[in-house]
Amino acid sequence: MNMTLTSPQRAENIDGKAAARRLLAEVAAECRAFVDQGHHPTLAVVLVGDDPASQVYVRNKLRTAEEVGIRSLEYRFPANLSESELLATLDKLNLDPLVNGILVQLPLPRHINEQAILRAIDPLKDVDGFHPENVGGLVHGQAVLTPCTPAGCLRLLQDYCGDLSGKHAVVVGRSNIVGKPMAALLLKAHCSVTTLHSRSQDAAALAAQADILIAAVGQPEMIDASWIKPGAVVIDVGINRVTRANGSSRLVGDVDAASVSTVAAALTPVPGGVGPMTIACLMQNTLQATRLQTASAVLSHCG
Ligand SMILES: Nc1nc(=O)c2c([nH]1)NC[C@@H]1CN(c3ccc(C(=O)N[C@@H](CCC(=O)O)C(=O)O)cc3)C=[N+]21
Ligand SMILES: [Mg+2]
Repeated sequence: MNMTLTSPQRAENIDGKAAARRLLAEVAAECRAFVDQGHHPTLAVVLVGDDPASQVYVRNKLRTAEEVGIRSLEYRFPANLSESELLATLDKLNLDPLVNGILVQLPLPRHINEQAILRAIDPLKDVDGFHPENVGGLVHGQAVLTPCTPAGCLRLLQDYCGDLSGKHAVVVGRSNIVGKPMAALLLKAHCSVTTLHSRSQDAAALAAQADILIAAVGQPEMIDASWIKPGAVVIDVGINRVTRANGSSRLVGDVDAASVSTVAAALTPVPGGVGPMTIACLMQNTLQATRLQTASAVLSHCG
């Protein structure tokens, strides 16, 4: 019996960096148009405390804003900032006509109520799309500001798969900032959607029926080939820093890439996949917020 040992199929790499560059080029062009009309899109980023990962992400956001021509304002506060002081800062930013987007980097120190802070941001300036009004609008299929990571994942899927109508997508993870809005966006793209609790008994068996799997569970390398239908497209939202035996640390996703890439048709790398798209979609949201505000300013001016 001749056993032709074919090398296991390698999943195609879905290049988030290249996709982000394409989106950022569109954003930069639109930003120039706003500046030519005399309005400089402006993003305010608020960071409370000194969480190292948050410092990296905020630095990426501010650097990318500068690259595309968005003016960024950075507000850094010590971890002992009171909730009322943070609310007072948000009131000022909400009322400032020169500020178009407001982002409060999560997580916040435990003594601050995150929901109260997110609800205090003007929904029209909520470039994270976390405000309940924007979440409700998303579920109702309205054109509202949408969370950056799910929006980035959807864009990667549409770039790779084209029309998603009728595809079966599984979302592993139910967080407010990824899992839940991801499911809403996939429904809006006419997918059949299964949202899985990662620890439910038959999670892997259910996941292995899907054409698309989104891993957003926050467990390093948990999703292996047993969760994947051969030929499925896998989007890895995970961003876990793990330490090697020799003490050095590396970034891994929620997907066991070595295992999954022998069965999946395509997979996003970590880093270099969803992360850059998250940042690019934040820039796109800042322009969308600018568009919404300049449009409503014109309407109110016309009376
Ligand atoms: N209000 C708020 N909005 C957020 O959107 C938000 C947040 N808080 N808190 C944390 C999560 C996480 N997040 C990432 C952003 C960029 C990368 C990113 O640039 N990742 C790079 C690697 C960066 C690195 O080297 O660590 C990559 O995957 O290629 C990752 C994760 C946004 N988040
Ligand atoms: Mg495993």
